[in-house]
Amino acid sequence: MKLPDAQVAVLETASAQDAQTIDDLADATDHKPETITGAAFDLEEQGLVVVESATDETAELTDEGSQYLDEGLPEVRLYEAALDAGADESPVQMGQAIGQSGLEGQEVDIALSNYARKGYGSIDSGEITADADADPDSDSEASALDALAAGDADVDDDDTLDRLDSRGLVELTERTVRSVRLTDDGVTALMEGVEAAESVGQLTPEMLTSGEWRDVEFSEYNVEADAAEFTGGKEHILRQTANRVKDVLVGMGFEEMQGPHVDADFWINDCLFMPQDHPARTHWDRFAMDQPREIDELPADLVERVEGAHRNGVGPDGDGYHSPWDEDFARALALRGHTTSLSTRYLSGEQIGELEPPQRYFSVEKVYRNDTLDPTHLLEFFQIEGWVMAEDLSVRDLMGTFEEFYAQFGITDLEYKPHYNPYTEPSFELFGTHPETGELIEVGNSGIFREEMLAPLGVEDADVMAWGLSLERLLMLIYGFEDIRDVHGTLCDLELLRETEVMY
Ligand SMILES: N[C@@H](Cc1ccccc1)C(=O)O
Repeated sequence: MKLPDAQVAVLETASAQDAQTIDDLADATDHKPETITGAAFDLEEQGLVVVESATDETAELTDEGSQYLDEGLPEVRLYEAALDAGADESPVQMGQAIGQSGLEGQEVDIALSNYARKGYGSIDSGEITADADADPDSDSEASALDALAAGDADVDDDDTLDRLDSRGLVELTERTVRSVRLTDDGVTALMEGVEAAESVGQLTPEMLTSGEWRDVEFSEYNVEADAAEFTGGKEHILRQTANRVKDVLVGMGFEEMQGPHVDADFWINDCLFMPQDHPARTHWDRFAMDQPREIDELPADLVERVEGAHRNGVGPDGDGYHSPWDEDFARALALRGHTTSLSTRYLSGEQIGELEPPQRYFSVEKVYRNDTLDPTHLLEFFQIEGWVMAEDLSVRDLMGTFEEFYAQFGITDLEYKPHYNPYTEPSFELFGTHPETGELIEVGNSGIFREEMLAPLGVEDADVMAWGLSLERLLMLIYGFEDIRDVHGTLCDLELLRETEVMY
């Protein structure tokens, strides 16, 4: 009988009496485990071997487990302290026993919640007793920790292991272990003689013309074979989604804006009709630049028009802020808190010259805010900025654009809330439903730019609707994770990043 090389090796090495694991066979034959697995399944299909699967559970101590290994389980420490305090004779004040045990913080709760369960004594109305017959040396959890630390990884006592697992003191991993045994047919085949046939993975034109295909053994695909896991580099899902957003917007007829991360407050705020005494413009919220402190160039006529709008408003009935406006303040440099600074640069004609309606522009770029870190806020995030300049735009155009955009990501349940921005009227916040928690989360802010902003920029005969959406929040709606810090930063969840499927 002719068989592929690896199958011959498995047949010759396997035995009819003792099952051998894939790893043993791999060692003995000098083949890779995945090759042996494939060969074993092929042989099983021919009835020459049986492949048995078993689950092997290994346990490893967590940091907390190792800590208790050194210091003793908190409940045992409490028991010993209680004994020392004489709690086996008569009840002792809790505070005294805890003080003596040296337990601190969470350890105290842990000790208390395990103390009575394990029969070390009782806790009642602030007093603790210790059962003189209890024996910490026969604490099965403590012994299991010792055994694991001593390298005895196969602990049989499942209940104890499960407890340690639920206490977070060990981490259990399950692995499928396959082993191979010869069948009677396998033994017969061996006795009749097997030899290695070169196995061929792919049929070539040469084989067809030469007729060689008649003599070769073709290897079969085995989609069940265990394969090595590769965790090679891959594009980060945030970057992937950013690119996907760009493709979608380009598909909707938008062009991409580019501009500086560090910009003058003029472009970031003043051009947006943000009064200079607006709370968001204080040093608490912005990351100001120390060096250089100011922008060199600002277009003088634009500065004059923007100052005019701030002081006097726009049009015959216009009314300004009547608050101070200072050019030095406008020149100060900071990390942009939104990419609407790019929109002001483009709308003013500063970036690529005067633009005639209709126009559509976007950017997917980083912005920086001095927020408090929490599950939905980081100090920097990606904003999906965009605007459309056309005649007679209405809120319906704005909503329609959002519906179309978000639908490309499977999000069809947007909700809107009226909002206030100094530069838009009307303004709306957008919300989507988190697929896991069902909570409404804010995904963006939008509106129609008001005259006080557009007139100084020189946009006179068209409307401009605009938005700033969060890329990270979009990611949360698409992938369902709950903490932004899982995705980037030092706490990121590598497993999530590795395993999240690419969606397109
Ligand atoms: N700049 C706003 C987003 C926005 C852009 C354009 C118009 C309206 C709102 C923000 O960062 O929240």
